[in-house]
Amino acid sequence: MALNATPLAPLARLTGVRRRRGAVQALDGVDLALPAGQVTALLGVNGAGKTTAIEVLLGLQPADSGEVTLLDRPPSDLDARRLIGVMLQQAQLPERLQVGELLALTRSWYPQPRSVADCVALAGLDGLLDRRYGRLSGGQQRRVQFALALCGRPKLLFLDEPTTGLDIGARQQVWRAIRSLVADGVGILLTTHYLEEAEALADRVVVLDAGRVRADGSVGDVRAQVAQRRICCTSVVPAEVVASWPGVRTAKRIDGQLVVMAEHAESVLRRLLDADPQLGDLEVQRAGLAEAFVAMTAPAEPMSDSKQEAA
Ligand SMILES: Nc1ncnc2c1ncn2[C@@H]1O[C@H](COP(=O)(O)OP(=O)(O)OP(=O)(O)O)[C@@H](O)[C@H]1O
Repeated sequence: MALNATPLAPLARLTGVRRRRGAVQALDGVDLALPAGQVTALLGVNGAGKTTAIEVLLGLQPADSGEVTLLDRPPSDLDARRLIGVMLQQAQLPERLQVGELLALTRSWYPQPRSVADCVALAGLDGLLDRRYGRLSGGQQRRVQFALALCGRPKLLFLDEPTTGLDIGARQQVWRAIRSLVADGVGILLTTHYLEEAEALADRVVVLDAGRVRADGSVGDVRAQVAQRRICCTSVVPAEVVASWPGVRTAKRIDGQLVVMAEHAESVLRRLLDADPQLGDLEVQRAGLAEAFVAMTAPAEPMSDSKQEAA
């Protein structure tokens, strides 16, 4: 069968995958499908299992149980590997080679590589081709690694924290490149600790927590799973008082404003208005992806005495 013969079939898939690392169940029955033409953001706190999931998909470590397919093949299959691009968190590249030499070498492994000019434009490598890799800054090295990941014209691209350490301009360059690759039908698995990056780029968000999938859906779906609202206002009511009210997750004073994260915005608002008729500059917003993520992955807090009394 031709590789990835069915256009709608996922490019890669984990089904019920379990993987133990030492004493830790790093993946505990994970299902994950990566479609073409979409960015799937894999999110999770440190140690949640993201890198393990990527390494199992890439055949760099085996699954203890469950099924793994990469372009309809086992991940060790060479033909499948030629159709993917990978940018891991750590890359060991020969420091003495010039960027142009590294690019030429990597392009030579692929049957239909992207042109050098396209790689330079997509990864923002202008003026770097003659420089030795080992003499580049960390951010410049990261951009070279990005160029190497996409130079083989991959159908599926694995980007493990690609923008960590990049300045704002370089990060926006990578975002533009990701959008253009996806518009051409490339499937991308992205891990990031920048939630605004997932919010800006991801068609789908998968939240891993202690080796299990905690949420899987669009950014909107994931935000909606957490019924939190963000209330901002100017008020004389002390933040510590509001923090003890039922339904309130956090209350802080930020730049003179009272900022409250609450599950029952209406009751908290009523109480706020009763306590402070002069309250002003009121804004109520749905929680962002960052707040939803924190709510999903934070360890359960013991209830404070004031909350126990109020409950
Ligand atoms: N070689 C190893 N030996 C023992 N435990 C390991 C090993 N590699 C990973 N682990 C454990 O497996 C779990 C998942 O690790 P993993 O690197 O997949 O997390 P992650 O979500 O990628 O984290 P980060 O955001 O820090 O990169 C962690 O608890 C980690 O300590």
